Amino acid sequence: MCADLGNLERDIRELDAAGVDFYHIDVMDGKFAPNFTLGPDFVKTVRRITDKPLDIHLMIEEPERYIDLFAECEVEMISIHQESTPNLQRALAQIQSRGIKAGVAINPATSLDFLDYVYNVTDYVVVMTVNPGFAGQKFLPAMYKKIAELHERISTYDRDIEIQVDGNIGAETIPGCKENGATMYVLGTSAVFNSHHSLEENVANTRELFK
Ligand SMILES: O=C(CO)[C@@H](O)[C@H](O)COP(=O)(O)O
Repeated sequence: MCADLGNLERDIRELDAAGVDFYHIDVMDGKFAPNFTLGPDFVKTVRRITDKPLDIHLMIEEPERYIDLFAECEVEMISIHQESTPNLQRALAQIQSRGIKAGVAINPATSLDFLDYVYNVTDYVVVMTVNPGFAGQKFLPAMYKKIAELHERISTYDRDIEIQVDGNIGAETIPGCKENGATMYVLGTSAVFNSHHSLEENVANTRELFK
């Protein structure tokens, strides 16, 4: 959502060359999240441009109705919000049944306890470190403790579950997220999409934080 949508192919080609690991695509319906963003046709456009893994973040109500629609876009990852469906276990299993990694996203106010019975159908947990909806928000410091607690809880499982952090992830917040166990970082305006440096320079500078 933070790319220059009027120069999408240019941005993607520059990010590919800069060596990003995946593209996180924010889908919002104006109901679950107070904003509207990108849909399947946008995802197909990105798919046509890059071979990098596509990570679709469904910030929408009733996501189970749309999993197959996005699965048809040849994506590698789909996350849905715990808060968005009463059928979370079935929806995550539906994603995995398509051969796609299933992510469960939780808003800042949501307790980790809601995940207790779905780790067996979860490949990654998206810890929202801001409230869904808009770029440019401030990281909620209480999320560091949530990341650490999640890391401790999933470490008891006999399968790999990634911890993805999403929201104001940049030089000021990456060290704390890394220290507490995050393994995937969604980079928006805080780290990559800003006018201070080129996309390539911003990616390179962010990589330095992980060395
Ligand atoms: O989806 C969201 C917010 O809804 C996040 O992807 C980020 O908030 C965008 O990046 P930043 O501007 O926060 O760095």
